[in-house]
Amino acid sequence: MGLVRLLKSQFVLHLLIIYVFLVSGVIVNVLQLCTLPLWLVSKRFARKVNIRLGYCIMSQMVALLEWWSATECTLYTDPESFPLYGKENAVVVLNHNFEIDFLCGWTFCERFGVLGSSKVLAKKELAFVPIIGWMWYFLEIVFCKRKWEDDRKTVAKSIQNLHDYPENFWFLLHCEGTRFTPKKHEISMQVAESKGIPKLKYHLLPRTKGFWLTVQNLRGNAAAVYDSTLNFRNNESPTLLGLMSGRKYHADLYVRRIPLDTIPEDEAECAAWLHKLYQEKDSFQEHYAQTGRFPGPIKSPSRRPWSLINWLFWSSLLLYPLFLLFVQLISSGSMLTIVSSVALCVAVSVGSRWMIGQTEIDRGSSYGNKVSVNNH
Ligand SMILES: CC/C=C\C/C=C\C/C=C\C/C=C\C/C=C\C/C=C\CCC(=O)SCCNC(=O)CCNC(=O)[C@H](O)C(C)(C)COP(=O)(O)OP(=O)(O)OC[C@H]1O[C@@H](n2cnc3c(N)ncnc32)[C@H](O)[C@@H]1OP(=O)(O)O
Ligand SMILES: CCCCCCCCCCCCCCCC(=O)OC[C@@H](O)COP(=O)(O)O
Repeated sequence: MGLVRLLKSQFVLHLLIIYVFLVSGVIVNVLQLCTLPLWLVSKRFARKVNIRLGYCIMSQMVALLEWWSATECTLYTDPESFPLYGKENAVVVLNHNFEIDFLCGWTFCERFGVLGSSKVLAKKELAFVPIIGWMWYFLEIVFCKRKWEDDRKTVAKSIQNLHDYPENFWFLLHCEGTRFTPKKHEISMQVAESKGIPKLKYHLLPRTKGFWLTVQNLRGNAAAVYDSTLNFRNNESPTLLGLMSGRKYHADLYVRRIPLDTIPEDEAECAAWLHKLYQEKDSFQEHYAQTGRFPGPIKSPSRRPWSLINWLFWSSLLLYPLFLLFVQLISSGSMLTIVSSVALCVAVSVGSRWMIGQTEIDRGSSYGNKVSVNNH
């Protein structure tokens, strides 16, 4: 193991990374709170400010992937579509197999300049994750309960609100609704069989209602659907803790641009269209398993320095006072102060471990573990 690799694996460094993330995150959340009166004066300006504040948080995690772990992200796409990425609103349909797929998504957002304005249809539980969830509230992220009876109105309304959004955004949809596990796969293939839909090998059966609702409500606002299929080389199973330890992964993303107005408006036809899309995605994954690459040419955007600059800025701002505090603590010699500081560190470690746990598939929800039925 090289010296740099050894350094990156040190727990104390991970604690420092988490400290910078948490403290800067709370500062940004407070600043976001301060923008509340601004929304009454100029919604457009308030949104633009929040896009930049959100960037300060999200890009730290992107920097962890791009600069700390030096993970490589390769984009397979056609050169005609490439110039449009980042220059239009789009719905992104992405498979949901990996613990850091959200972070790879953010990385591509960063490279195409839409990180601060990126959107997602996220499960409600994520709204309560400190810093990220609170930040999302101000970024108008769309949350769902994964209960169609409740979601059909609230989701449609939240998406409609994006019609006058002042910057280009990508709206991410994990149509599978939950992360892939062998058990969830087995159940969803039973559903596929009962509906006479061809079985999928690498994906769960997509939930079609959220996709239909999103496309219908973004007509005239978003120009295209970016069908995106993600995989990692050498059967890697990347994790956030792995990234923090400086482990380098190799992500491959295959993106096809599909004009949104070619997608059927009728709900049943739209559902059939999505099922067909997932069968195609499955064939791309099969191609990847066989050949180690996706079809089509590579046109990768390179990483930009901004996420690193932002990270260095917050680190230099927050690590110096921590150092002073540490020196003061030691020189005070007070046992009570030292013990309470250690207790605070332990509490923060446990709290941040819980946050990281939100990304872990083993700690995932039971959604999709049984067949759900809608009463409609
Ligand atoms: C150039 C570069 C391009 C791209 C770069 C890539 C990405 C960058 C883009 C943006 C990045 C932005 C942000 C990223 C940051 C963070 C994101 C992190 C995570 C958040 C993700 C999540 O939280 S995923 C979970 C929430 N989201 C969803 O669930 C969306 C999908 N779900 C739906 O659409 C649902 O329909 C619903 C939620 C709207 C409603 O849920 P409900 O459960 O009520 O579902 P359904 O009505 O769909 O269910 C009933 C139907 O399903 C059938 N059924 C029943 N059981 C099962 C089963 N086990 N499996 C499959 N299907 C089942 C049932 O028969 C019903 O069928 P119908 O025919 O009646 O529909
Ligand atoms: C600089 C880095 C410091 C890192 C500190 C820790 C930050 C933790 C951030 C938590 C972000 C949470 C995003 C998780 C996205 C996700 O993948 O959610 C899962 C859902 O889709 C589906 O859930 P499920 O049904 O359980 O599979």
